[in-house]
Amino acid sequence: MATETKFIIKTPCSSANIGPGFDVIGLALSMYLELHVSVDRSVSGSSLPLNCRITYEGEGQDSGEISLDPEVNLITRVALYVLRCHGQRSFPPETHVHIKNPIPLGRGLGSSGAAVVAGVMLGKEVGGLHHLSGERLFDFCLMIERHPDNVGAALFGGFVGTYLKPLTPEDTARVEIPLSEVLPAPAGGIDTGDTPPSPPHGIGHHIKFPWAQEIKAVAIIPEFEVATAKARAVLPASYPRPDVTFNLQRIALLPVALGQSPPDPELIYLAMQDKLHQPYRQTLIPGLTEIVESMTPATQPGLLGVCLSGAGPTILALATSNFEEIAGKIIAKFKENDIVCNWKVLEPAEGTTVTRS
Ligand SMILES: Nc1ncnc2c1ncn2[C@@H]1O[C@H](COP(=O)(O)OP(=O)(O)O)[C@@H](O)[C@H]1O
Ligand SMILES: N[C@@H](CCOP(=O)(O)O)C(=O)O
Repeated sequence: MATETKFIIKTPCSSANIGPGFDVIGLALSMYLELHVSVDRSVSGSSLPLNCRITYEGEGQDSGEISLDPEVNLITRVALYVLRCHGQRSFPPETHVHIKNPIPLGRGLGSSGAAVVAGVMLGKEVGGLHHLSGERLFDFCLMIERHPDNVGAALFGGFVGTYLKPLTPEDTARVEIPLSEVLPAPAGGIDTGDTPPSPPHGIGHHIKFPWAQEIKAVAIIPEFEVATAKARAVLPASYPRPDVTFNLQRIALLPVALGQSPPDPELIYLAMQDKLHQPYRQTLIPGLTEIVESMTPATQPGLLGVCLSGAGPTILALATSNFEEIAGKIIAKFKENDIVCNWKVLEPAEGTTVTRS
């Protein structure tokens, strides 16, 4: 019997909100986090911490932002959470996880959502937890990243609407458990033996929307990071009723507008307007309001609409043609604020896959 197993987990990046769908809508896009995993069960008495060795290539490789300690790295910490909820204290001996990550960190393209989804899938695969359904994996993801839009898109793929089920007061309390108890802080290699809180069943749900195949996503990615936590901290605790109504009116249009072929630029532009998060995030992203207000289908052929991608600072322009020209105009506007950008044309992507070799 073969003692070494190898597999690859592939998880897409994602753009959340798409304008008015704050914490609701997510779009999986064609840039992928990959975990190349091997488990060699012939090794007995592994000296590796938690039986796991991590190697990393990609974004943040030289900055040291991504830890190679399995107790600290977000992906392996999440996998350990899944394993420990199922009575397994560590990885099987000997596990090697090679992470290939082209998703820029802290830019609003769901790098942490992809890491959480890939980590949950890693826990399932190395733990032999084949009974865990996609919906159950979503529960585990939501115990860690609590807004469902990025993880829903990264797990299930495509253009999705996500929503949370009303829970019993007891289950609500479990979902609100501080993250430090779900993912305990590294204990310096000491296993406390505690079993973390398992997620309640059926926390989150998703629905797939159609996407017109002519529509591509141009991501304009500034060379600075905005941590999602920081971009959530600038949002108000309550909103004026007209602003809420404004977003509700647009969210009712958005999935229909983006599914129609041929796309209607005027309708999509209107449907992508937001008053609940973008205006507040302008304080962290110089030029944001000007970019969103100045780029319209009337003045820019091929453009359908512009929004902040997730919590930013990336700008997402949906378009059918003239991608380079559209990106160039947005890059020029950022440049007025001394901000340098990269850009990419992305397409809707399928969700997380596991391929065995
Ligand atoms: N592939 C990865 N491996 C480990 N940690 C990651 C990975 N991708 C993202 N992270 C963690 O997530 C953080 C970025 O998360 P966040 O602020 O939510 O931004 P984003 O918009 O990119 O999701 C990174 O600083 C890092 O700590
Ligand atoms: N709905 C969330 C989405 C955050 O996405 P990210 O890619 O920036 O992590 C929000 O707007 O805060």
